[in-house]
Amino acid sequence: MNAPPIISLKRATLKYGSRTLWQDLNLEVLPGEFLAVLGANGSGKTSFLKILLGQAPLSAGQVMLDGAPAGRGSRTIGYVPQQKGFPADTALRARDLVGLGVDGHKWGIRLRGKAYRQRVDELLEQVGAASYGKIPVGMLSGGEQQRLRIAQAIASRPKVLLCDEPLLSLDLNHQKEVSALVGRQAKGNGTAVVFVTHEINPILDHVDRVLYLAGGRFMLGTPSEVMRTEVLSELYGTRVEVLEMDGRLVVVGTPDAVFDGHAGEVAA
Ligand SMILES: Nc1ncnc2c1ncn2[C@@H]1O[C@H](COP(=O)(O)OP(=O)(O)OP(=O)(O)O)[C@@H](O)[C@H]1O
Repeated sequence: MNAPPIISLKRATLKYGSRTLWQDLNLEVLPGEFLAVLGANGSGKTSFLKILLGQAPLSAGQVMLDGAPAGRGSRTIGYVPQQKGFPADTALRARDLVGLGVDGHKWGIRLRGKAYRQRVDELLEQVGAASYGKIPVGMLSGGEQQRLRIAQAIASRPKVLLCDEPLLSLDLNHQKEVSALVGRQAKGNGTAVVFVTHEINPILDHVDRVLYLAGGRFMLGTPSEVMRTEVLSELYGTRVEVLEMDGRLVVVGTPDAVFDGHAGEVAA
C-alpha cells in the first residue's frame, strides 16, 4: 500500500497584487520523495517554501502538511533557510549550533545531559562533521557550515525537509556532498525533501520530480520530462534550449520577462 502524501497542494494559487506567481498547482509529495524547485530570480521559489511553512497564505486553494493545514505542525518540518556564511568571528561551536535543533522540543522540556550529547554526536556523525564539532562555526568553510545547518534541521527527525538554496556559494565538490547528504535523508530516512535551487546539476542524481516556476506558470514532472527544450520553451513562451554537455544540463536563452498564466503537469 502506498503511503499517504506528506505534502498536498490542491488548486494552490499565489498572487501578490496583480502578479500571479503560480495558479492551480496540484501537487502531492510522498515520504522519501525529493522535489527540486527550479526557476529564475523572483519566480517564487522562496514564496513556495513560505507557503509550506505556513508563513504566507495562499491566494486560493489548499495546502496540507502531514494531514494538517500548513503552519499547524511545525515539528514535522526541518528548514534550511537561505543564508550566507556565518561571520568569521562567530564563536558558537559547531556542536552547539546543531544542538539548537535538538533543544526545545518535547513540549518545552530541554533535553540536556547525556541524551542531548549523544544526539548531537549522532547528528554530527550523520552529516560527516564529527571531526569539527568543537570548532567555532565562523572558522569553518561554507560547505562545513551547510552540513551543520542540515544537521540542525534534521535534529527533530522531521517528516519534511525544506532547503532554500543550500548550495549557494559552495564549490562543486561541496555542492555534490551536500546534495548527497540531503539525498540520503530522503531515501534513507523517508523524509520528503523540497529543495530550492538555481542549478539542477549537482542534485540530478537525487531528484525524483522537478517543479519549474517561470513567469507565473509552472511545469511539474520528472527531470527528464521537464528539462527539455520543447517543455521549457512552452513554459517560457519563447524558444529556450536545454543542452546536455558532459552529463550536465544547461538551459540557454531564458528571458527575464514576467507574464501570467497556467501551465501544468507534464504528461508522463
Ligand atoms: N510579501 C510579498 N509581497 C509582495 N511581493 C512579494 C512578497 N514576497 C515576495 N514577493 C515578490 O514575489 C516574487 C517572488 O519572490 P521569491 O522570493 O519567492 O522568489 P525566488 O524565486 O525565491 O527568487 P530568488 O531566486 O531571487 O531568491 C518577487 O518578485 C518578490 O519581490
